[in-house]
Amino acid sequence: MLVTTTVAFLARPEVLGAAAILAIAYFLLPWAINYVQLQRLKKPAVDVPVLNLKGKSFDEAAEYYLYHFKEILQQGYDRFKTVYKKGAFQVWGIDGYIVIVSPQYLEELNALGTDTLDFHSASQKRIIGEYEWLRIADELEAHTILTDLTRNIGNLLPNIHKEIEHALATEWPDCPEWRPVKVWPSMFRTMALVISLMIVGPELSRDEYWLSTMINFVEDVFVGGWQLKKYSLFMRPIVARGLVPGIRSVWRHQENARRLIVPMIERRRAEKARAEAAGEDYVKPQDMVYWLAEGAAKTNPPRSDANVAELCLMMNFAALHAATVTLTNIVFDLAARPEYIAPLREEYAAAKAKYGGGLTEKQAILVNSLSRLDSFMKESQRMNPGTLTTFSRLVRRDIHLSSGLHLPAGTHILVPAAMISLDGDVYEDPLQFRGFRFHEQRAAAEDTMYAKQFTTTSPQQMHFGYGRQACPGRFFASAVIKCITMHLLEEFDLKLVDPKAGRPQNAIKGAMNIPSETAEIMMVRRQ
Ligand code: HEM
Repeated sequence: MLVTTTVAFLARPEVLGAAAILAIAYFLLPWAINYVQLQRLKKPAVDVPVLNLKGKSFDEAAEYYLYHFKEILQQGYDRFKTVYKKGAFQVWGIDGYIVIVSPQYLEELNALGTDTLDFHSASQKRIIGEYEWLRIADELEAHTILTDLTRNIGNLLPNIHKEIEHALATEWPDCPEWRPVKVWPSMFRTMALVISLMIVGPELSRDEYWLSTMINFVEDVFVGGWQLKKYSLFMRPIVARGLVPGIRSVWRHQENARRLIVPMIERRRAEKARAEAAGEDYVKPQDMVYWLAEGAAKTNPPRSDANVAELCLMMNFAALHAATVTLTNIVFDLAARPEYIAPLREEYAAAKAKYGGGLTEKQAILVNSLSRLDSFMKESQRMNPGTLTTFSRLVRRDIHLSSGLHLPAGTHILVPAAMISLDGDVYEDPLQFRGFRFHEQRAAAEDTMYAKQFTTTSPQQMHFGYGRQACPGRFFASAVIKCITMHLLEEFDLKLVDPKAGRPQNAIKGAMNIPSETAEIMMVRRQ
């Protein structure tokens, strides 16, 4: 009886009609909304030439951007000096225009507040899509790196040296004879151990569960971002709520980090309270967990311990990949130019003799004195930066630049850092690798001492970004890369597998310029 009544009800023309309308709305509405959103995105908001759309569909242009961004950037950069009087051009990226601006604007742009030009929203949009499934950049994190970490580099170095020695013994193949060795995996593990030590300190740093959480988090943030961007604009806010596997993995890593780090913070807090009550000195831990927890207590409102644990993961996200890329490039360049190895060893030996060597508080001075190595690192980064563009910023409020260029709110801008580094007006013989060029410039003129360091940023040296959001971790990265490189050169001789084939080539995808993860060089342990 009930079945018959239901069937009769469903068969009524008005019910059938309503069902048809609902079905159409269900399938058609998302498509229509997505279509309208896409059409809006496809209309360029900035009046400067688009370099990758001529004769191509938007999908083809996105593909071209992914695999030919370097050529596009070079073409546009060359025209800054002649044709593009407004000092800007744009490309159609994965899902929107990106405006590439000339470095001539850097001072003007840097004077703007973060409410007008926003680094954090740009990172959020570029890496993970616009939706808040993860907070990708954070002021407390950047501030703690720039202040506490940078101030304490000298104190951390003795333990960092020990960690590198441990990594060299356990993560690097034993090669009593010359043999081919894959560089990336050993570099990655060595860097991961050192960064883990800096973040969580010795009590947790070698814990494999924590290490895999920390390492997989980095990978899964990118995976989550890519998976999300495969959905239509309409669906993204919905699936970003955990319907994408990569996003769920990221949340799982965060949960693991909270489980490991929150009890650590609570234990330390109890130990500190006990020591203070007993009138004893509390020995402050020297790691990010401690510094971040101290900083978090002072914010208004105070941040939770859970948030500190999440920031520890984010810190690793900013640090591990960029530092491993830079280090691997340096090792490839050393293998390709073994003539630099003896002068670098000589410099290290002299510095050790002068500053005492060993595990002393003079470690920071020793590391800072390695001017030849600093120069080699900077030259390696100049020729092969990890990203072709930096100064990624989202315009929050309309900007009118002095040249007349109008950047409306919503514009995503970048600066072509790699092209500046290959500009003959900026660098002499820009296509020549001259490992000691910056060392020679520093030696020749006192006033360029600090202007030519690996960590220096300026409109001519953009690989750590520029201005108020320039990389806060660059001083730490510089010290660690120097230590690892010197340990490596003390322990091994290096050369290319096939000198005729040259240095292993990097792979470029979009703005990323990444050294090969499988390339080998020849290595032998020194007697
Ligand atoms: C050689 C290795 C590294 C390179 C090439 C590098 C490069 C960069 C670049 C290009 C930026 C954007 C700056 C801008 O747009 O103005 C940046 C930001 C950042 N970097 Fe690095 N970085 C490196 C290592 C590190 C390390 C070791 C840490 C942590 C200890 C770190 C933490 C950060 C953070 C937190 C930000 C965001 C800054 C903010 O929120 O204001 N980086 N980095």
